[in-house]
Amino acid sequence: MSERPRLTVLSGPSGVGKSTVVAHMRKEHPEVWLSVSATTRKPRPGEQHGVHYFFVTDEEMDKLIANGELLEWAEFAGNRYGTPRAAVLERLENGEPVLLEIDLQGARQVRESMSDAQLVFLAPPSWEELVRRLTGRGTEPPEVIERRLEAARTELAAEPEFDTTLVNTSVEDVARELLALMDVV
Ligand SMILES: Nc1nc2c(ncn2[C@@H]2O[C@H](COP(=O)(O)OP(=O)(O)O)[C@@H](O)[C@H]2O)c(=O)[nH]1
Ligand SMILES: Nc1ncnc2c1ncn2[C@@H]1O[C@H](COP(=O)(O)OP(=O)(O)O)[C@@H](O)[C@H]1O
Repeated sequence: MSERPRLTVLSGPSGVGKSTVVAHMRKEHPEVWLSVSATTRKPRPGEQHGVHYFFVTDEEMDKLIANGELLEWAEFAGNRYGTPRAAVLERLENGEPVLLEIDLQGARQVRESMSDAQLVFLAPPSWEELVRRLTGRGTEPPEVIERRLEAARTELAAEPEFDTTLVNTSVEDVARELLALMDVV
């Protein structure tokens, strides 16, 4: 491991497999610290407060933003999401490998505020496969899927802004590549 791990940002369109890859990676390497974001989105079945997200009200999100408590934040498909700043900085100070799973707008903000962060883009093998995964997950109604696919077109076009692209064909392969990029293995 290098002496000071860099902050790593993983972005990519909704449904590409970010959560799946990260969960796979952390099963074997729990030392990779994943930031838990605050969101105004409602929990999906099985999602736990403080584990998957901190589920907050609009008013609570307003306060987090006003008090400067977020490292970055963005509105995505009708909900707001943000990264609590203090926990990230603390983990980096401790020398732990830190991962953020955030959208394109958030990745751009991190690039501005933390110039040594590495930005990783997770791409689908094809547009058709992305649609299949997002639809197949079965967690969103059709109009929300539409909105996310619209955002996906913008996100895919921004791929050249990232330091590295990983194509999510095999979860195992991508997890291994991400660990290597983070100097964990
Ligand atoms: N900017 C920003 N984006 C976030 C944050 N947390 C999650 N996101 C992104 O918000 C988008 C929607 O997340 P979510 O509703 O969980 O849907 P999913 O990624 O399709 O499972 C995804 O692109 C996430 O990476 C955050 O703290 N900041
Ligand atoms: N490499 C892969 N091959 C096939 N299906 C995958 C792959 N990675 C993820 N998936 C599936 O795609 C869907 C979306 O994955 P998810 O991790 O929820 O995406 P994201 O977090 O990027 O929104 C899930 O049903 C997941 O099981």
